[in-house]
Amino acid sequence: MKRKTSQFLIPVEKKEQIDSSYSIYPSFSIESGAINEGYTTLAMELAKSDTLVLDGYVGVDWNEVITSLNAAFQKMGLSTSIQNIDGFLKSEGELKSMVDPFLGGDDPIFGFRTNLELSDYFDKTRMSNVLDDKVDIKIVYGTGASEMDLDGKLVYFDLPKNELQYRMRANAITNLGFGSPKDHKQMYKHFYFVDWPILNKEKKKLLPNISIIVDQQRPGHPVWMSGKKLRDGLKRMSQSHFRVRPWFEPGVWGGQWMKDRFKELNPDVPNYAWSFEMIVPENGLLFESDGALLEVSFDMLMFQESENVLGKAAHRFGDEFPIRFDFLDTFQGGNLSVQCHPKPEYIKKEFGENFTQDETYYILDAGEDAEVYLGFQEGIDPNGFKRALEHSYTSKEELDVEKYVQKLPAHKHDLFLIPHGTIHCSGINNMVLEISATPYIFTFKMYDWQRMDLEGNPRPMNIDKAFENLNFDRQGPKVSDTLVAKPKTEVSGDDWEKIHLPTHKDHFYDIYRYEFDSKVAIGTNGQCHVLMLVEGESIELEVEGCEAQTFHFAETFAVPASAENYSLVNKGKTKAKVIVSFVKDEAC
Ligand SMILES: O=P(O)(O)OC[C@H]1O[C@@H](O)[C@@H](O)[C@@H](O)[C@@H]1O
Repeated sequence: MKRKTSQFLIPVEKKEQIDSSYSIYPSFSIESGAINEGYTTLAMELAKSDTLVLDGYVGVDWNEVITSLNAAFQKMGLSTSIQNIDGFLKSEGELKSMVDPFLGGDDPIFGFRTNLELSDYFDKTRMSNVLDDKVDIKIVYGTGASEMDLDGKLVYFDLPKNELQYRMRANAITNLGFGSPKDHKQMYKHFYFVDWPILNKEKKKLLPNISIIVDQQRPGHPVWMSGKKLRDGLKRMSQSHFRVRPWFEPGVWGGQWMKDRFKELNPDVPNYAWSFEMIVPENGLLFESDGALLEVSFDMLMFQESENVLGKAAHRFGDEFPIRFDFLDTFQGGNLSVQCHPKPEYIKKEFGENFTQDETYYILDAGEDAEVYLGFQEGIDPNGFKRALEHSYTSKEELDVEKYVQKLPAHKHDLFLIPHGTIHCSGINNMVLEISATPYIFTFKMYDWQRMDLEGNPRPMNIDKAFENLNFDRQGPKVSDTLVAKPKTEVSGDDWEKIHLPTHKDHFYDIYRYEFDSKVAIGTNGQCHVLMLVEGESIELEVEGCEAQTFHFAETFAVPASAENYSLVNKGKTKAKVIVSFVKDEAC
C-alpha cells in the first residue's frame, strides 16, 4: 500500500541506538517470544480455529490481509469461505446523509464530533451468514466484521495514525464506508470527527475479546501477538510508566532544532515543525519482545486502564487522556500564525469536544533574539483590530502585528500561559514545549504573515471564530503580570529543589520543575504525571517492582497515578531539570 511521507517506516526489529540520546522508537518490554512476524506464522495460528472474524481500524489494507492469509491457508491445504463485511454497508448516499451533519460543510478544518455508532453503517436487514459450512475455515473480514455476530476467533488489525495519514496523503485509503478518497483536509476532518470516534468506541468494546492483535503498518509484514499478552502488557504499563511513540511533521514555520539533534529522523526534509510528543489521539504505544516491535493505538491503554492511569482525574476525563506535550520548532524557521483557542462552552457547542485547548509554552531552548507574541497592547481597539485583519486578508498586505499584540522576550525555561481566548504565537528561534490540554486542532488563525503553506497555498483563516473567543482584557501590563509564570521554590534539600511554575486559574493542570544533582523521590498523589528532562543528559526512573528505565533529554514520558511513588536518578554530569505536569486536584 502506498504512503506519502519522508518519514521512515518503523523497522520490525529495534536497532541499537546510534548514541545515548532522544529515541523515536520508545518501547515497553514484554516477555520473550510474545511477538510474532509475517502472514505465514499468523495463518498457522489462525488455522487452529474454524471461524475467523478479522476486524480492525480504518485504513488497514484489507486486500493485502485477505489475499495473503487465504494464500497461506491454501498452501496448508485448507479450504476457506470468505465474506467481506463491506457487502452489508449501507449505500454511499445513505451514509453521506448520515455523516454530513458532523462534517461542517466545506469548512477545511472543523466539524462536530459524532455520536454515531458503527452499527449505523450497516444494513442489518441484508446481513446474513452466507458462509459455506463445509469448508475448513470460515472468514468474515473488514472494518466492522464483528457486526455480523459470528461466533469465531476475533483478530484485530490496528494501524497507527501517522501511517494512516501517510496512506491518506497517497490517496491509498478512504473514509469508512466510502469508495474514493477526497481532498486531504476534508478526509482528515472526516476521520477526526466521524471515523475515529466511531471506531475508537468499537475498539473499546472489542478489546477484552481480542484473541490476536495485529499491527498492520508495515506493508506485507504484519506483526502480531495474543490479545491476552496485549491486555497483560497494558496492565503492567498502567502501573509503571509509558512513553508514546512520537512522530514528526514539517510545516511552514518549522525549524532545524529537532533535525539537528534527533539522530534517527530522516534529515532529508526542509524542516520539522511539530513533534507529536504526546498528542495521544494521534500516538501509539510500542511493545517489544526479543527486539521485535508491535504498535497499538494509545487509547487501548485508556480503554482498559483509565482508572490506573488517571487516578483521581479518571472521574472527569474518563477515557480521554487530558494532557498534551508537543514541540513547536521555529529555530531558523518562522513565526507561528497569530491565533487563539476557543472558550470551553464554545468548543463543546460548536465542535462537540469535552474540554478546551488551554495551552502553555515552556521554552526548552531559545535563540538570543527569541520572542513570544502574547496578549494585546494597552488600549487595544477590537473593531480597529478586526478591520485591520480583514483588510490584510483581502488586500494581501502585511499587518503591523506589534501595533496590536505584545512581544515578550523568551528565554530558556520560561513558561508562558495561554488560557483560551488569549492572542498569541511563538516567534522565530524558539524550541517550544507546548504543555497543553489535549485538544490540538482548534486553532483560530487570524494572520499568517502573508505566506503560503508547503504546498503553495494560503492557510485557512478564522477571524470571525477568533473574535467570538478573544479576551480583550488581556492587554497592557496585565499580560506579563498574569500570563508569565513566576517560579517559586516550594521545598528543597541538599542538592535538589522543587519549583512551582503556577499556571492560570483556567488551566486544569499544574506544572512543577525538579532540579537535582543526584536523586529525587516523588509521589503521584493519585494523579498521572507527565514528565520531560528539560536540561541534563539522562535520568533513570525507578518505580517499585519495575525495571529501571532511562529517559534522555527532551523525551516525554508518564508515570501513571497507580505507581504511587517513584524516583528520578540523575545519570548525567550536570544538574538535571525535569518538568512534571498533572491535573490539579480541584479540577477533578
Ligand atoms: O497554527 P500554526 O501557525 O501552525 O501554529 C501552531 C499551532 O498548531 C496547531 O495545530 C496546534 O498544535 C496548536 O497548539 C499550535 O499552537
